[in-house]
Amino acid sequence: MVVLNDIESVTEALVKRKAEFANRPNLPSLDKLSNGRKNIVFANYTPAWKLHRKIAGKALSTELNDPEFQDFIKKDKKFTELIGKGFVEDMFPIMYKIWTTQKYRKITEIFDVIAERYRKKLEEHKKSFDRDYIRDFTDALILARQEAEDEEDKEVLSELTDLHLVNTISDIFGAGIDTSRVTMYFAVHYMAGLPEIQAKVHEEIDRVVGKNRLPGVKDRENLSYTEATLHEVMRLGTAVPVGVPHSTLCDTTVGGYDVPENTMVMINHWALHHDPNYWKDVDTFDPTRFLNEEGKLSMKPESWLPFSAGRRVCLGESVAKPELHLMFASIMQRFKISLPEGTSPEILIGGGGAAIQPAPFKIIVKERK
Ligand code: HEM
Repeated sequence: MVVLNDIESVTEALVKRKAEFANRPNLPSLDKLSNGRKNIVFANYTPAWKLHRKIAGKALSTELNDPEFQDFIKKDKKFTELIGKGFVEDMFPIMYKIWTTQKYRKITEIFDVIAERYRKKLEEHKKSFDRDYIRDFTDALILARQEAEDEEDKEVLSELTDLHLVNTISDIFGAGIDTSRVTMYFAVHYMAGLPEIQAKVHEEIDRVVGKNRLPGVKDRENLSYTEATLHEVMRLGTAVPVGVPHSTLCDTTVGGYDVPENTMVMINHWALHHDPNYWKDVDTFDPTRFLNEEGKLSMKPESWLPFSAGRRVCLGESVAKPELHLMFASIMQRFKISLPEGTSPEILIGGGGAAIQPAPFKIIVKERK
């Protein structure tokens, strides 16, 4: 296995040699939790994956308010927690054909229940589908696939089955939900321990948005300090510390080293965000790192890469950023958060899986008048 710990090697692999590092490793758990690589996150780098990603991206960009979907995604937070801690079965692939651990059985059980529920939902939706009335995320997915029929290679499209669409839901579960949730935990925890920074966020929101309406997506460009604070939360509290494993498609190189085909490659996002060569006073929480002299958001610092890069860059980046901003700005507009007296502001990591989260913490929440 190769672990890339600085932005030079990560850029070389993910940007310069993007296709060569775009595969996923051959692990039994990834096979099982994608019904044989028929999802986006664990699928190999193939034309079918590309099309699946395009269709899901289109469906994600449809504006929706789907309460059933929201209930659905709450069902089991355990899923991502279990997945992130890895499986013994992946170390000894032969073993899982004879005997599996309780943890592996638990996660595959959850996965099967989710997949079956969503398969039924997809069937129902196909029967009542009306392209002029898109009710929810499932309709948006069906529409995106129909639209692809006019534009895409028929042979590739025929590889994209209903099961692929069903697995899009596990992608959203696995990759999209917990990442945003834990980022908000970090944001709340940092604000509780940093009253001066919080006061600046409050001041900006009061000035730009006021108190008589909620912050909207359009306010984001004028809430530079608030956005920079969130960027700093995502730097120090890197929610996905080692990303999703990549694998090499062919013999290649990185940093002057030979890397054979089928080598597992991890991207250490945490190391990039804590690299003292790129970040002054690396452990200090300082949103101004992300601002220019006019106080506006400056170009993204090179070694800030929470959503990764290249062919496998996070599909949800453009959804997650405004969504996190709206949640954070809305909480800050209405509440002042602090720590109970005598509590240390230090943030300890207390579990999580593919996405890490702070250990349970107590805060005091006061409504702002
Ligand atoms: C704070 C929020 C989020 C963070 C920090 C985050 C981070 C990441 C990272 C590091 C990867 C791995 C990229 C790689 O393999 O190099 C990833 C992949 C992915 N993310 Fe996110 N993510 C977030 C939110 C979301 C959301 C909201 C969605 C969907 C609604 C989403 C969907 C995906 C998908 C589908 C992939 C797999 C892409 C592929 O393999 O082609 N993510 N994300």
